Amino acid sequence: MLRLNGVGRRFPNNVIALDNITTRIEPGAFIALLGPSGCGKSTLLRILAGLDTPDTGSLTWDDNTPPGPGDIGFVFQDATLLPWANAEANVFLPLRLAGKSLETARPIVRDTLAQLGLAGFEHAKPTELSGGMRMRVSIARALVSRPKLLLMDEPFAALDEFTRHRLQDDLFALWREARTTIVFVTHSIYEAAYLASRIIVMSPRPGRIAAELTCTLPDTNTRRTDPAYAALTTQVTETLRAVMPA
Ligand SMILES: Nc1ncnc2c1ncn2[C@@H]1O[C@H](COP(=O)(O)OP(=O)(O)OP(=O)(O)O)[C@@H](O)[C@H]1O
Repeated sequence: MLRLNGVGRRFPNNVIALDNITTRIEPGAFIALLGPSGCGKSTLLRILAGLDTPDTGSLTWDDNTPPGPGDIGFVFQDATLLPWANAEANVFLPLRLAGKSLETARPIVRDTLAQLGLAGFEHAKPTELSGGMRMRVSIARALVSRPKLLLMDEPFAALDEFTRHRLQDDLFALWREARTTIVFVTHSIYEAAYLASRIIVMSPRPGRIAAELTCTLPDTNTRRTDPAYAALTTQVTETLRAVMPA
């Protein structure tokens, strides 16, 4: 889908957030970006989204076709829903901005809400939903335009452990079904190991790629209990320990 060729980003205050990032994002991959606070994960995500531009290096999209409107979905740690609008209206928003009427879009909006386990909650306002459900609405809003690339910036970090596991399971099931390409920023070794087909481990600032680990766990939601999962989390922990300053 995309190649990053020596991407670097230095902010006007001379902070070098990213240095010489070279990697690829293959279609259908689930890539976890893992690294310590401040290593440039969010900056990299913003560059992928076209919200920021590199100072050095470049991005090369397949067929030299950069993504158009609706080709990229973005989910933040905060669900960022419109507080006055119900779940259906929140999920409809990207299609409304693309000029669609609710009548035309309602089937896909409802279908996407149902995919996220929210059938029956179409008319609920954000204040009537739990944190996990608000995040489900946020993911539905990102997926409603059927993006080619889904960017997720620590989406589950603020959720309790039980809700987080449920959302990880459901996101993993969705990805296995649709194979939407996902780049997922996380601080959690366990989350990265459970979800990703490849983990990019970043070093502390200036953010560089310290290691890339390809995951070969079974393609089922029972992978948390697989011995290979335990081995992978150990490998990732050791890789992170090696790049962290003493
Ligand atoms: N607009 C900006 N201007 C100046 N410095 C910035 C700007 N945005 C980010 N930075 C700095 O760049 C570095 C990388 O920030 P970034 O948010 O990408 O890191 P991160 O790995 O996502 O961090 P965290 O895990 O804490 O969210 C940090 O030191 C941050 O303070």
